[in-house]
Amino acid sequence: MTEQMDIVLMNIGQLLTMDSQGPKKGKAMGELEFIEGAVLGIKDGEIRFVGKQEEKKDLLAAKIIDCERKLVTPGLVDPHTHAVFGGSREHEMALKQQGVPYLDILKQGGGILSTVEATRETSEMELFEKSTFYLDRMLSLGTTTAEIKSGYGLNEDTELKQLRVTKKLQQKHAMDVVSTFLGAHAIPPSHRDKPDEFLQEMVGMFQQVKEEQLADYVDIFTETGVFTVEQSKEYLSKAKEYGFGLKIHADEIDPLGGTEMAAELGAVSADHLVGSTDKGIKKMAQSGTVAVLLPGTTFYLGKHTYARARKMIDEGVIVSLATDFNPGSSPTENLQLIMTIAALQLKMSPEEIWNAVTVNAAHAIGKSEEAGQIMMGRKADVVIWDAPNYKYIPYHYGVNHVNTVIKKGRILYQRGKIYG
Ligand SMILES: N=CN[C@@H](CCC(=O)O)C(=O)O
Ligand SMILES: [Zn+2]
Repeated sequence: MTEQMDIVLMNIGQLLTMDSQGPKKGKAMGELEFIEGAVLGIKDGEIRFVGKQEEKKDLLAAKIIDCERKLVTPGLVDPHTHAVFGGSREHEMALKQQGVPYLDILKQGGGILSTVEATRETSEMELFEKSTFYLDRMLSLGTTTAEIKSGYGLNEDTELKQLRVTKKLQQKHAMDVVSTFLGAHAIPPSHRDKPDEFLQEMVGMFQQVKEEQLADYVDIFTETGVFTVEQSKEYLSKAKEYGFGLKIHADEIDPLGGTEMAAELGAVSADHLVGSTDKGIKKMAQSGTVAVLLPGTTFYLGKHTYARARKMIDEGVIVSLATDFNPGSSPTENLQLIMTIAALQLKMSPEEIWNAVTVNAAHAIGKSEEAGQIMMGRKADVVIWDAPNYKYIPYHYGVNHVNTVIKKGRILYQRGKIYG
């Protein structure tokens, strides 16, 4: 019997389905589910057929795309970004070149704090337009779901402004967006000697953030000169009481014990983890807290010690990857580039990398049921790549390999033509 679809992708070289029950860990992270010579049927924004070419010769569609044996995958999931911010920080490049450490720039009122100033001065409308531009770019690079954190307000007005921009993006942008409240991102100059008072103010926002459904997660930057493990524990415990999921910027620069804390609190994810101890890694494996690794940040901060992804995978931690897109420590929307850095610096295999940017990344932001897999009945978030196989993406670096992005069954991006 013939079946009518809206779009059929035929002649797919490799179709990564990422079929799995739950996130991947341990040995399973090195295994990838894919179909060679596949066909994919999309109707009403959903995946309606996944299978071998020869199984289904009778699919009819308004649009048939010949994939010419290219790679087709689920849309990428970016589980850690700071994509709503004012200004930019290109002036910090010279400081970086002089070797001024990231935390010193922050201590001198620069870094995060200079973006806070710019974000406070930028209107909600302007922030929305700026972030729309960044999300459009992410989409063109193959990302169809992303998390966005606040944290460049550090006062009630601007934190709410950022969160409202994110909510508007959730409503208006084609991309699926998950919102995280990161009011505890730095200590503002107004509270330099009163960090506890500042945290109390941020706790004071929990009720409103919850009621207006402005965020699903609460995050904190646990770091030397920012918030201690004790302060973070107290803050996150309160967030938990309000029903927020927990995320933590943990052990990015100094190994303070944020990894252990994340596991103990049952955080959904702990992010960065460059300085995680053996004990912390073991605890993460036991708790099921996802490690969101951000190797683009380590690269961009000019550091040579990266998160111990191999150890984490061997110990059974659920490992995922993100851009950490932000104006200071990782100004890139490009997850493809992160995949290359993960291969070269984290020594992750291509299979592990693909699991990390799809199924595991979706799990890190509570989207396991919706994103990161190509399965019957799922939303049709699909990328056609100008690549012969999945190993090619981390290998050929620094360019955009995306040919076509389909989001919820709609073609939203196609590689542009050059008229010569
Ligand atoms: N480390 C803390 N926060 C961000 C950086 C923010 C910034 O530098 O503006 C991060 O995840 O890397
Ligand atoms: Zn971050």
